Amino acid sequence: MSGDSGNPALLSNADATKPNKNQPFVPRITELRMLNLGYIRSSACRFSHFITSHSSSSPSSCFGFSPKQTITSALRSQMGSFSTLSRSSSRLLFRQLFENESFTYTYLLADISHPDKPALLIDPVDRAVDRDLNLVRELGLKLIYAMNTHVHADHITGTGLIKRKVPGVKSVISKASGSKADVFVEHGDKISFGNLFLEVRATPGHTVGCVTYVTGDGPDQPQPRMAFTGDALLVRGCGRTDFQGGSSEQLYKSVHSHIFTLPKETLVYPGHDYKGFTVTTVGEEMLYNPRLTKDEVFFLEQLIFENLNLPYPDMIDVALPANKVCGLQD
Ligand SMILES: N[C@@H](CCC(=O)N[C@@H](CSS)C(=O)NCC(=O)O)C(=O)O
Repeated sequence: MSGDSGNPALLSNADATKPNKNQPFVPRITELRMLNLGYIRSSACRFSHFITSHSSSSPSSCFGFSPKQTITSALRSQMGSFSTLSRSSSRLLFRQLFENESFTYTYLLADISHPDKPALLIDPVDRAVDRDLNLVRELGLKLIYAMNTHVHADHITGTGLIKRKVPGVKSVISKASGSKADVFVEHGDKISFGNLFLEVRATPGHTVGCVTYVTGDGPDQPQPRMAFTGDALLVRGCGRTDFQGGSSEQLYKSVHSHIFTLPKETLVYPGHDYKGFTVTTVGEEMLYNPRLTKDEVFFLEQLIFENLNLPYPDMIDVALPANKVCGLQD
């Protein structure tokens, strides 16, 4: 990591602080998953093949559980190691936010057991910055990082606006992206917020500088791990590779070596979804991703984006130059 060697939040691993009894109530990831039951119900039905093949009970409905069981415990037992119902560190506050013009997900993470409640945003969108910052304010968080997984071609990043509106926030992007930011990260770096951290994994292919941010590996870190994959890996898809120095070969290799090597129960949070999905797991994508389950030769010969002639994103000519300078142009 370069560009911010003096910031104590980076690479720090201070002692854990005890949760404060006086803290305002904020739902933990487990509770958020339950609030998200609509998604779970519909995806459980959609992936009935997946559920039945991992179920030991005889299904009485598309869920296959007795009415006496709670939905949560039934889904947990049926989905086994690929469950998206997570136990999680009680210190993590997590929100998935959606921007509905570019179908972009922004993620808010904070360590709420730390006295400062340090927080970060991954892939904020300029149009939604006020919404995101209001939420940060309402929850009493201290935003320290505004991060990008890559240089976006379909929307303008919110990182520049956030820096203007909240002094002290540092923008983060990969060194390989060739963009402007306060902090440049590389494969293997760690970004700390309180006593939690994200690990940086290089996942180029959609763009040369794409990275995936993965929650830390350790006893005090959320379990299962969570991977914020940007456009490298989408739910049942992957980012296109036909511009911005993209490469199908690189994408295939980097997803296989730096995402599919994570534990199968790792939750995968994509940068976009165009079909209404919100989350998946490494195990699920290794089994069912129609692009990345094919062998490399097939992927390159049949599925290569260069042959698909997809229209370029509508905002590409505005977004690329703006995003090279953190979303702000003179
Ligand atoms: N129509 C949208 C752009 C849609 C698009 O190309 N999405 C990208 C990610 S944003 S650069 C992508 O990789 N999609 C994968 C796929 O399989 O379609 C617009 O005009 O903004």
